[in-house]
Amino acid sequence: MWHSHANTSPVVEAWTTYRTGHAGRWTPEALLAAKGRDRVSVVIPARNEEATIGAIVATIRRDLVEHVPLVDEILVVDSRSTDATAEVARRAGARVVSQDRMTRGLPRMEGKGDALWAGLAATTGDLVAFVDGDLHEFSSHFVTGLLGPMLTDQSVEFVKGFYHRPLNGPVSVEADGGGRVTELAARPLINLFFPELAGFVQPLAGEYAGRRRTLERVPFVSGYGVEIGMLIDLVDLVGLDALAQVDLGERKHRHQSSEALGRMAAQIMVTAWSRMYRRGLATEPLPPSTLLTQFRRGGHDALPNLDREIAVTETAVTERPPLASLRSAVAA
Ligand SMILES: O=c1ccn([C@@H]2O[C@H](COP(=O)(O)OP(=O)(O)O)[C@@H](O)[C@H]2O)c(=O)[nH]1
Ligand SMILES: O=C(O)[C@@H](COP(=O)(O)O)O[C@H]1O[C@H](CO)[C@@H](O)[C@H](O)[C@H]1O
Repeated sequence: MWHSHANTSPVVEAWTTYRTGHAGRWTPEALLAAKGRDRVSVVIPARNEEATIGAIVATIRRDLVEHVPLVDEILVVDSRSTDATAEVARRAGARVVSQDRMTRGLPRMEGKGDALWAGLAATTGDLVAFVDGDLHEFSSHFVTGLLGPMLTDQSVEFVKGFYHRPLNGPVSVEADGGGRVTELAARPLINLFFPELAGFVQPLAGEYAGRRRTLERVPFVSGYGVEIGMLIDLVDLVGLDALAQVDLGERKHRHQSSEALGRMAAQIMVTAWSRMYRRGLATEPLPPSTLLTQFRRGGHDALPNLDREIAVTETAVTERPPLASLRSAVAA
């Protein structure tokens, strides 16, 4: 049953109409003309992505460095990979830095958010596009679509991609089954507690781009809290009208298990809680617990009455401070 549009906030409806574009609207040549003196960096966080990272880097290099020099640097952040990710990425033409080398001397942090922060620190582009490294059938319109709104409209500070997300099961593909954490956790959380962001079709999408001057003014939440944390921090910093989204068509990527997505959802909820505290909607900075207990069928440590193994995970998140604050501290 479709609910009437009446229950969509007029602000969100206007924003969704006015600040939503389509990747096909901008050709690499048109963006090169619009680019002027701006430099463009692409950052790809990659943990054990040897199977997909090469094609993604090669496609960006072929279309957007060699054919049309729109992208000035392609950086892959090796996020503690134990496979040949770094070598495959280098061979495909990317610069590769290790997350841990970029953050040496700082407290150790975990996960994707830390890798992205390291990538921002290791690049110099005025515009920075982030693309996940586990994408299948990657096309360079993912990058031109993210850059289009900012290269043609100075009032846009940040662009989030959205797409249809098929879920590739073992025997069949569910056309819109992907984005499970988005549909079951992030979207309800956003609509109930951060409703001004309800117009984002894919709030957790790993493909997004921003102006460095803005990206360096927000913290990067560690782990999988980085995307929801960034959206909330950006709307507070620059306002909804400076944010945009762009239709990238369809996205296929490697799917994690439900158990792994449960841990991801918990990190997203802890991040949302911390932003609710900052907005005065929660009385404590941390929820009552940040431990997640999950039950795993069988296992060598199965408990007698449960016939299941108990897996307990710490889902608290930390965050890297805005890069600009570190720079000013170092400069002082
Ligand atoms: O500690 C981490 C976890 C993930 N990733 C990368 O972040 C992207 C998205 O992560 P993942 O695929 O695990 O999330 P999903 O797409 O399944 O939600 C991928 O390129 C991962 O290699 C990373 O660099 N470091
Ligand atoms: O959207 C989601 O539900 C999750 C899982 O996607 P799938 O159910 O495996 O398609 O993936 C997103 O969340 C991650 C955490 O924020 C991001 O890093 C991923 O890029 C994004 O795809």
